[in-house]
Amino acid sequence: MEAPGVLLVMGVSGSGKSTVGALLASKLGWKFYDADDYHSEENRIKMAKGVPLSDQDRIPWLCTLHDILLRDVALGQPVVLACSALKKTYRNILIRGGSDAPLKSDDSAKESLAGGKLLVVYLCGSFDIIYGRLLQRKGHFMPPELLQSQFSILEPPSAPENFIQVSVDKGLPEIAAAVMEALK
Ligand SMILES: Nc1ncnc2c1ncn2[C@@H]1O[C@H](COP(=O)(O)OP(=O)(O)O)[C@@H](O)[C@H]1O
Ligand SMILES: O=C(O)[C@H](O)[C@@H](O)[C@H](O)[C@H](O)COP(=O)(O)O
Repeated sequence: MEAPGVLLVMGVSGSGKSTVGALLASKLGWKFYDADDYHSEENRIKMAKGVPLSDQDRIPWLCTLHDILLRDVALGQPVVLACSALKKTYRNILIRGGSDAPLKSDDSAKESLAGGKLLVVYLCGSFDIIYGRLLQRKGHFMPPELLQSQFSILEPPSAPENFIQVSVDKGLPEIAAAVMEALK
């Protein structure tokens, strides 16, 4: 596979996005962004109180992340982004930005992000396994009680999205190896 330039590691809270994303970035020598670090204070407080975010809460956050990806792609800097990206519309915003306007011919950075330069790594697993991991995780603002709301809105990637699916049941070395294999 031609190097995609952007790896989006997605899945529900506790599926391993941050852990797997950081590991892949380190193996590849790519820049790593954790979408958790870009939530507004309001969003963090809302989630910490056990209230799921709405589309309105998420859209500005996703637009900011899109801008970051575009900037790095334009500079030729490959990146790994760990982001829940639960719905297809959210992934579209990450790729194309918040506007539905058609791409302009001079907008080469946008075209390159939309043109298969982004590989989605979907970390899939059962509610029970992931809930167990959230119960063990310490020092994170996201309460395990929000996991059901994440599964409720989850839209796993499907064709024509450019994606691979990896089970969270696997150990970290095996997950990383599966992604590295897909990148060959
Ligand atoms: N493949 C795995 N096997 C076992 N534990 C894992 C695996 N991936 C992640 N974990 C652990 O599960 C917890 C949640 O992982 P994390 O990376 O924080 O998930 P997310 O970023 O998706 O919320 C962490 O304690 C992490 O160490
Ligand atoms: O869209 C959302 O509701 C949030 O982004 C959520 O999906 C994300 O999971 C939190 O940021 C918690 O962070 P962790 O995924 O690392 O638990």
